[in-house]
Amino acid sequence: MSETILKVAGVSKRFGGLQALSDVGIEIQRGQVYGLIGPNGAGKTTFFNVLTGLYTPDSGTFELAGKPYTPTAVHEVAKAGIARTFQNIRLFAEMTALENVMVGRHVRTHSGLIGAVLRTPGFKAEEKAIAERAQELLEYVGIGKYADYKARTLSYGDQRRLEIARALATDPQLIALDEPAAGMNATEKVMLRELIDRIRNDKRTILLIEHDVKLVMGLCDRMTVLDYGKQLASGTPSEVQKNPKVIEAYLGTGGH
Ligand SMILES: Nc1ncnc2c1ncn2[C@@H]1O[C@H](COP(=O)(O)OP(=O)(O)OP(=O)(O)O)[C@@H](O)[C@H]1O
Repeated sequence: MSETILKVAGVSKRFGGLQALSDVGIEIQRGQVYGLIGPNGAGKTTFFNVLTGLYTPDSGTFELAGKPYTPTAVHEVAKAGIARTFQNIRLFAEMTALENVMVGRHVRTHSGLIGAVLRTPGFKAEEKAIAERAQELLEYVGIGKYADYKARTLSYGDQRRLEIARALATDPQLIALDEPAAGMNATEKVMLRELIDRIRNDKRTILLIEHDVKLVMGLCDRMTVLDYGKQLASGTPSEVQKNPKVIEAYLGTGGH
């Protein structure tokens, strides 16, 4: 039986005279890979920013795993169960790969600041468990051998996978990936596809912004097409591909 993980309705966002999002709604079931596509400036990143508390929407309702949810501060969003990556990679460049993932995991820890300062036994045990889990996640995304490398020394594709490991470390209900294939070469894209498939097989749910139409069409269970902030179409990739409005506005013009 399907279970709705994310239900968003009526999201609008205006910047001055520009209507960046106009009454957008999506519904994502557990275990789906859901694509968000559209030409440059369509409102995809704005939607992600609203969903993850970076922008306050002018209107809209949100439910996460059946509970009403208000995207406020970014940290609260992570706690509620949404993790994301960014179009421009945002890692701690001078920290190791392992440390970057450990930072993500701290969203779910309990010892707090006092425990950290006093280095209580509880804190030390928790740190060890966090490091072990972080190493597992690095292995999971395929970069376990780089655990001790500084993030900035990793290849572009590996940095993107590290961002995904860090997002997974928060144990999210939903993981939102903003153009994960951007700048990747063909081999890296194949590995990314395998990784996204693996995440889906593990019953995680993914919302994906992607410009690589071939990748999106091959990977997504359902998708929404935005154009000038409006929702042109939603459905399976084959439904969307056949939609005349989509062909005219996006795919038919060669897309990206
Ligand atoms: N903080 C902001 N202030 C003003 N305008 C903004 C802001 N953020 C986005 N916009 C505008 O909103 C519109 C939608 O932008 P958005 O970045 O969401 O599009 P996108 O679909 O993600 O595009 P891209 O594919 O280029 O990333 C654009 O016209 C953009 O200039």
